[in-house]
Formats: sequence, structure tokens, C-alpha cells
Amino acid sequence: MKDLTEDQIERAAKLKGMGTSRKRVEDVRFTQGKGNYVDDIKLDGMLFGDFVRSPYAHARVKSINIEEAMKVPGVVAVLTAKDLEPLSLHWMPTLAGDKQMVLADGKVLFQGQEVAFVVASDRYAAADAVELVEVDYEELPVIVNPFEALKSDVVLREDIKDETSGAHGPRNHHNHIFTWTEGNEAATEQAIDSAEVVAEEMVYYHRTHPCPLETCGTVASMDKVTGKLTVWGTFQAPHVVRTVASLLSGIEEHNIRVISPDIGGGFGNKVGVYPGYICAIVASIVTGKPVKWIEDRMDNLMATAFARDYWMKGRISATKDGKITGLHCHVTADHGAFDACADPTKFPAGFFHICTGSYDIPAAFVKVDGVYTNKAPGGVAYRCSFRVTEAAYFIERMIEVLAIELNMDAAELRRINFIRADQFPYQSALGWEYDSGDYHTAWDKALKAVDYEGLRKEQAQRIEDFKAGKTRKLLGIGLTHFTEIVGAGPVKNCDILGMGMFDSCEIRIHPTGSAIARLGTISQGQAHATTFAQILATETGIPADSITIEEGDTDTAPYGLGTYGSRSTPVAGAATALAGRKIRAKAQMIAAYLLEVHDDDVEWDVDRFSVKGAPERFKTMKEIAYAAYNQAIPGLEPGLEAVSYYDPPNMTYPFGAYICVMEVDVDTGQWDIRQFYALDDCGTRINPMVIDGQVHGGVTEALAIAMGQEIAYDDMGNVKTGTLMDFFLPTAWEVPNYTTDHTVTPSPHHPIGAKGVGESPNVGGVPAFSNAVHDAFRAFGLRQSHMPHDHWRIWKIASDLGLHA
Ligand code: PCD
Ligand SMILES: [Cu+]
Repeated sequence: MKDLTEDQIERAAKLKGMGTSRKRVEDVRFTQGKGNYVDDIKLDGMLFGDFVRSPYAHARVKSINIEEAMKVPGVVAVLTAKDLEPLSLHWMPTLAGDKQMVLADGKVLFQGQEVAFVVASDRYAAADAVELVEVDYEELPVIVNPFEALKSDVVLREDIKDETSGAHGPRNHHNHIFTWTEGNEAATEQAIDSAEVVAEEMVYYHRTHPCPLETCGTVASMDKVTGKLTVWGTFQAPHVVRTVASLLSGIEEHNIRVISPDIGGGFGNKVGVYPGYICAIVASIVTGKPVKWIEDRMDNLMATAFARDYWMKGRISATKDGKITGLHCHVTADHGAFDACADPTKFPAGFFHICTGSYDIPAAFVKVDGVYTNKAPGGVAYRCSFRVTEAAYFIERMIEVLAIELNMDAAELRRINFIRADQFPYQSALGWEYDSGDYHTAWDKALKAVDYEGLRKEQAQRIEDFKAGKTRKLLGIGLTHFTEIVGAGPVKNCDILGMGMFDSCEIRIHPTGSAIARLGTISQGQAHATTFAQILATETGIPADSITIEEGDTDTAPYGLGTYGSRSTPVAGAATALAGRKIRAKAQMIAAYLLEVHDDDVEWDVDRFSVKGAPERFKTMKEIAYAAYNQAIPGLEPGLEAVSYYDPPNMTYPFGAYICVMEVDVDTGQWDIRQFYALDDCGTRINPMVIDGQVHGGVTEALAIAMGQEIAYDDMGNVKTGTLMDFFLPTAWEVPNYTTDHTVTPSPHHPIGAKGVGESPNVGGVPAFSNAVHDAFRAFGLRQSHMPHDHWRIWKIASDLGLHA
């Protein structure tokens, strides 16, 4: 690249383009309480809906009596499955190819399941009436353990009990959903059988929940005069909701308008379709009035979109010197009552087969068995693309266990096995093509930054002091090197219910040189309005401050598949850059005409086109935009607009090196994070400050998951952590200071070289925290213990290891 002149540098700075820590433009309204969330939407004559939910995890519904409920002043209707049946809406398709009850049809399968929908003139009347709906239940045996489910005679899903095959192939038991495999089993078994060293372990990643600040909700408004249905909602994929709503209801798609207003955090919780959406829409169609449904916190934790619940049985083999030769993994995946996982349709276990991680493993095999239990459905990517955090946790634990088996330093074991920079693009044994990476550079930088050797010395001293009775606190050094896989697409193998996973951007430049761009994605806090404008500023030379970014209204935004799986930057970000380049291509022709030279004789210069060799002769983007509308240019149509639909050729593979230094108190189980270092490589960085914010947020969620957050059930299927008294959300009290760092290895196939980053900190953070706990006790014989590592579990580890004598 040519060096920029001082003048060019000055002009570029004014654009606030890529690489600038531009302040988040959306925060002006968020910090002043001027956001506009679903619950802020208030329409004339609006009714409110609320659910009667099952107190039982498994029960037959013998009868539902709504008589008393209907007597509550203000109650308009009480919907049950019987009312939805004539519309064929008592069941709905799930994203995973299963079907799910909208309202209990004959029985309930998890605690908190939707049984009836009360519609009333206000929230309070609805809540009062919910109490008065009488449901006669007959309790059935409850199964909360997936291993037991596969042995039990109890049939959970009676509706499909005789079906020997489901959306993802054969079922071998009435509580079995699918078996899915990837890799070469024979070669893997052979590698493991003939290996010098083998480590085997069961790694459990517990059930948790995204728990965004704003719960899920919707306002549905059927205008019987125009025939138009408008639905506001907490949707991470508004266009998909529109298409699905059209297919289910028979209302033509142009008569449905779906709007995602401001969203108070998504984290995967708002990808799926929930009964509340369907019931609000039906209620609005039936009553002809707008109907609002907003979950309370307990509804949200109990009934929507859990994450994880993966039992991962692993075997990893290596030579005596630590070169890994094979990896085998069998997952028992607890999907709850309905298979409602949010994954691209062809991937029932998401991208779990990224589980060879950052390592060059010649032979690998994974097998995933999906199982029904009496728990809530879901299986969402709580900040981890699709099952990538499970994969990263698995491999990063297996590496630690192998290091113990080899009696080797875990940092060194990683270094020996990293995919080398010269191996990219790298073909993994489980079928992925990693686009780019430089793991050794990142790793060395990370180890140096924390003074790894010094830390190990300190740890050794601490162990001695502990044994000598001088301290009761141990020191753990949690290492992680993760590889993420984000940006679904490619359409050829990624779709949701048949809808290919491309994304889009549409730009309109106004005559005075400012612009609006609309995208198929939707921000839930990620700052898209800030960062997408930066991409366009660099591509078109229009200052970011003069560009409005709009998302989330299906009547105006181009079709897109929404925001989750860190796909906005890899897919919509690429569409944005390419649409910007289309604008520039037309601008070049206009500039050449205005400057009276040939198209090829002008060149791009930050915010203008200038004549080659005569930079003092130029037309700025502002001038070009004005001419585009107001000057007749032979052979060119007026206007300056562009649209781009982008189907990515591959996913992007961000990576990072995280290190957590933790002290644990052997007697109380309390932990204290002394240092957390996070190095992320997400390719070209659009907004370093936004990236830092993403990392802070993601590591904090990782801390929550690793150290305490859990959706726990008792044997009766009761949710034990259904309120924020029991469900751990970290506050400023628990959250440590983070040190962020980066390397930059651009994606070779992305127009601006960017990879996603939003999910990485969760993918890397969870194993870093967990490995720190394990590492603290390694010298005393700990191999594996299950998350979340709350104070009780850490105390229990110490107790089991005999450290409380
Ligand atoms: N290289 C780069 C990359 C990136 N970036 C930035 O950062 C962000 C992010 O991105 P991404 O990664 O692409 O992603 P998105 O797509 O946008 O988003 C999504 C994610 O995001 C994250 N983050 C966040 N934040 C907030 N605030 N909120 C929320 O909710 C959230 N979520 C989470 C999640 S979970 Mo899933 O759904 O589970 O699948 S997925 C997810 C944005 O703004 C962008 O622009 C930059 O700058 N650069
Ligand atoms: Cu996930």
C-alpha cells in the first residue's frame, strides 16, 4: 500500500472509518433511557396475554376449566390447544425439524410448559385469571437424565413414539432423537488403539441460560381493514419470523410486517420461535385488537431457550513426546422435551465438529446422540456460534487431561500440536477448512504478556507453602487456545428451514452526500449502527457520522437471516463492503465525466476521485452524489444506490489465547481472579473499542457460566434456579479487570478481511476459567470435575482430595 500523505491522513480521520474507536452512536439514546423496546410499544386498545404454565415436568392434562377465569373483569379470552387445533396451530415446527406444542395437547413435558393463554385488558387482570384456570393433571414418571431416558420404558413423546426415523435419520429408542456422526471412525480407533498414551474423560458442559436483561416478548396487531399483520418482537432474525409466520398462517408475506425494535440483549435467546409469539398473533387475529405478550424473569429462565447440556465422552491419544494422534468423542445431548435447537438445519449438533480445536489432529471422529428428557426445549448458541463453546471446552479440557497423563506442561503440549501458520488454509479431520491463523505467534505473545514462567514458579512455591501449612490458598493458571467458526453461510450447506444463510445490504446515497444503509441483520446491543457505518465510510468516503444504519424492519430492510452465530460481520459486513464498492464504481464513472477524462484516468483517494498524476483535479463524494441526481450524464441513470446479497464462500475462523490466573481458598471454596488476559484475533478490526466491549461482555458471561450459572433440575423435574436469587448473574463485585490484546490475521476470503468476534470471548473464556480451577488442584491429583465451579463444588473438590484433614 502507498503511504498516505498528511492531507490524506487528515481526510481519512474525518471519516471515522475502519480501525477507528468511534464512540457507539446508539448509546446516546440507551444511556438516556430513550431506547424503544418491545414493552415500550403501546397501541390503542391493546390487550395483554399471559400463560398458564405447568407446575409438573410430566403429566397428563385431563381437563382444563376456564369458567372462573373468564369471570375476571377485563378477561377477553382464554385459549387452549383446542382453540388452536382448527387453525393447525396447536403444534408448531421447530428450527431443528421437530415439532413442539404451542399449548399443552393432552400432556405436558416440562415444568413451565405453556398450557393456556389468557387475554385480558391489562396485565394484572390476565395474571389474576391465570390463577383461576383449573387444570386437572395426572402426574407421570419424570426423566431428567438423558442416559436414563435411553433405557426407560417411559415414553416421553407419545406423538412420535412409533416413528423409527426423524428429521436427522434413524431413531433407536422412543426417547432418542438422532445419531449424527462426522469423521473417520476406523482410522480414529486405529490411531487410539496403537497409541503410546491415551487419556479418557467424561466432560460435562452443564445446562445454562442466556438470560438477557430484556426478556422475550411481542406485540401482534392485525388490522382487519387493511388485512395487514404487524408484529413487533424481540427477534434476532425478523425476516425468518415473517416467512415462517406467513407459511404457518397462510397470510401472504407482503401482508406481514415484522419489526425488531431495540433489543436488550439476545445471546441466542431470541433466535427461536416461542409459543408466546404464536398465541399473541392468534389472539390478535381473533380479537381484532393488538395483543402484547412479555415474559417475566421466571418464564424466561424456565421455558425459553436453554443452552448446552452436553455430556462429552472423550478419548485422546498421543506419542510419548506429546504429538496428538487421534481424538474420539461421543456426545449425549440432552435436548429436553422437543428438539428446538437453533442450528443450521443440516447440522443437528451445530458446528460441534470444530472440536479438534487449534490442533493438527490426523484422525478424529465424533458421534452425537440427541435425547428427549422432561426439561425445557431450546439448545441455543448462548454466545458461541452453534455448539462451538461445547467443542472448545471439550478439547481444551482433553488437552489438560492429556498433559496430566503425559506429565507435561500444558502450554508446551499445545505449542507442539498447533496447526502451523504455513498449513492454512487447513483441512481438519472433521471436514472444516480453516481460512487463516497464526496460533504460535498469538500463543507466545500471550505467555510472555502474563510472564508464564514466572507464574509457574510462583505456583510451585505456593504448593510448597501449602504443604508446609503456610497458606490455605492455591494458585491456578488456566490456559486456553481456541478456534471459533463463525459466519454461516455458505448457502450451499447452511440453511434454516430451507432458507439459505446469505445476508444483505442496501445503500442509498442522498443528493447532499449523506446516506442510509439497511441490512438484513439486527443489533441487540452489538453497535451495528456504529460499526457498519465505519465499513461504509472507508469504502465510500462518506463520513460515518453522515450515514444512518437501519435494521430490523422487514418492510424496509433487504432480506437477511439475522444476527446470531457472530455472522453479521462475516456475512452482512461483507455485503456492506461490496455494496459500498458498487457505489464507488458508479461514482468513478460520474467523476470521470465531471472531470472530462476517461474512467480509467481517475483514481480513488480516501473521500474522492482524482485525476491520475494530477491530484489537485478531483471530485469529492459529496460533489459526485449531487451530480448523480442533478446532472444528466450520458449513458448513466440518475441516482446513487446499491444492493448486495452476499453468500460467503466459507466461514471465518477467529481464534485467541486466553489466560486466567486464579486463587482458590481450599477451606471456603471461594475463588478470586487475579488476572485475566484475553488475546483475540478477529482479522481486520473495524472498531477496536467495540471489540474490547464485546470481549469484556463475553468473558463476563464465560465467568458466569464457568463459575456458577446453571439451570438445575431436581429429580421431579422442578427448576431449582428459576429466579435471579438462584441463577448467577455476575455483578461488578465478582467481575475482575480484563487485559485485552490482539493479533491480526485477516480472513483471505472476506472482502475486508474481518472475522466475527462477539462470541469468541465465551468460547475462550469458559475453558480458561475452568482450567484455572483444575490447574490449582492438579498437583493434588485432580483430573476432571464438573462446572459450574461454585464455592460449594470447589470446596468439595478440596474435600474429596483430602485437603481438609
Ligand atoms: N473484526 C471485527 C469483528 C466485529 N466487530 C464488531 O463487533 C460487533 C460483533 O460483531 P460479530 O462478531 O460479527 O457479531 P454479531 O453478528 O454482530 O453479533 C452476534 C453476537 O453478538 C454478541 N455480542 C453481544 N453484544 C451485546 N451487547 N448484546 C448481545 O445480545 C450480544 N450477543 C452476542 C452473541 S450471542 Mo448468539 O445469538 O448466541 O449465536 S452471536 C452473538 C459488531 O458491532 C462488529 O461490527 C469489529 O469491530 N471488528
Ligand atoms: Cu452454542
